[in-house]
Amino acid sequence: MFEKSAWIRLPRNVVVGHGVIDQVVDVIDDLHLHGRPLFVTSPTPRKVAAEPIVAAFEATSVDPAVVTIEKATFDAVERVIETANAEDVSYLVGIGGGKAIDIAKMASYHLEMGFCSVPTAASHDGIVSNRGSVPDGDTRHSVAAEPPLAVIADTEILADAPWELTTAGCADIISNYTAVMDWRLAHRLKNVEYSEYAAALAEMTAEILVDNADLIRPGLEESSWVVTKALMSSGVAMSIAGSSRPASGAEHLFSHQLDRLAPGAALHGHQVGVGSIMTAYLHGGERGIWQDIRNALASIDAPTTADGLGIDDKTVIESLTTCHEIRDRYTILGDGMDERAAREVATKTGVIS
Ligand SMILES: NC(=O)C1=CN([C@@H]2O[C@H](COP(=O)(O)OP(=O)(O)OC[C@H]3O[C@@H](n4cnc5c(N)ncnc54)[C@H](O)[C@@H]3O)[C@@H](O)[C@H]2O)C=CC1
Ligand SMILES: O=C(CO)COP(=O)(O)O
Ligand SMILES: [Zn+2]
Repeated sequence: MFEKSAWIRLPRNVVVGHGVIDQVVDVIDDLHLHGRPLFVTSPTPRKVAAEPIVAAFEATSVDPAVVTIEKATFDAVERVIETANAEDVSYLVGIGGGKAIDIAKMASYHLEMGFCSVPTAASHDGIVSNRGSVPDGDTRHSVAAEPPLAVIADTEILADAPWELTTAGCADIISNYTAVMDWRLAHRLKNVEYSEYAAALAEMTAEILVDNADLIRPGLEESSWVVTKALMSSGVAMSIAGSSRPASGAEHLFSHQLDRLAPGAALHGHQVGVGSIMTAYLHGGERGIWQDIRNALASIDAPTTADGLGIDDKTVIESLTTCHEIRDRYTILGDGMDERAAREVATKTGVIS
């Protein structure tokens, strides 16, 4: 008897383009969300986007509550939940980079409230996903979170954001190649649940981005358009899979461990990109696709070396040899890399010299 079932939650309104921040009130109205919103943001996105959105709501006699977070932690989620209860809000809007959006979608899930996503940087593929990613001591959780009812991505704001945020978003998508390799491996070896559609979508998204790399240039608003669509498509792959597997494999473990060993040194997307070069090598050896990944990253100005990340060689090796412990996710790293093997892959791929 066939007993499988799936519940895929996707956004209802996706509004992308020049100046669409002016349409946030209309988009919310279209969703029939009523009452007071809570905006979850961080310091720069607050100035860039949250304040104009507050003004737009105030013009309609709605008085939004605002909470500013500095870090993606469970404490921050707790603080947002407390604010939501104290301020008697009806729905949440995440305005900012990956951290603000993650905190907002996790708090919304807990509060059982609607959530909308307003990215201010094309830096990560959590814009539409139904997952939140939070470090917790020695480990890192990928937790169920509320997917957005609407995404409002203003390409003018995204194009004005520092260029490295966009290249980080590109690298987060390019890393789908190795994430999917790890997922297939885990499916074959460990019978991990696998979705051919989600895997194909994640890979195709990376493919289209790499094919359009010529369009991705600083100061070009069209770049934000191309990258944002890819980030959304990658997030949809995660929502279809019901896990971050299509977009997160060993290269993400490597990055999560770097976040612990060298906090704040480099952007999430840049770290996973460098990780992806090395894990592609582990999957395919000399004749694998690691050079294609490295060239794709280089072509959009993303770092390809430890130096480019601003992280020393020793930390890279430590991360490679310990990151399998971060979470229970089977990847090409198996039960961990030997230090000499780690040094060899990092040297052969030019990540360290
Ligand atoms: N839930 C999911 O599926 C996913 C979650 N993530 C998570 O997202 C986080 C990484 O996201 P990021 O955006 O790289 O980090 P982030 O949220 O820390 O943003 C990076 C920096 O960019 C600044 N920023 C954002 N918009 C700006 C603008 N318009 N102008 C100037 N500065 C601006 C932020 O204030 C911050 O200082 C990680 O915690 C990662 O785990 C990443 C991918 C998927
Ligand atoms: O960053 C992500 C996908 O790009 C989310 O992955 P994690 O589940 O590893 O946090
Ligand atoms: Zn990522």
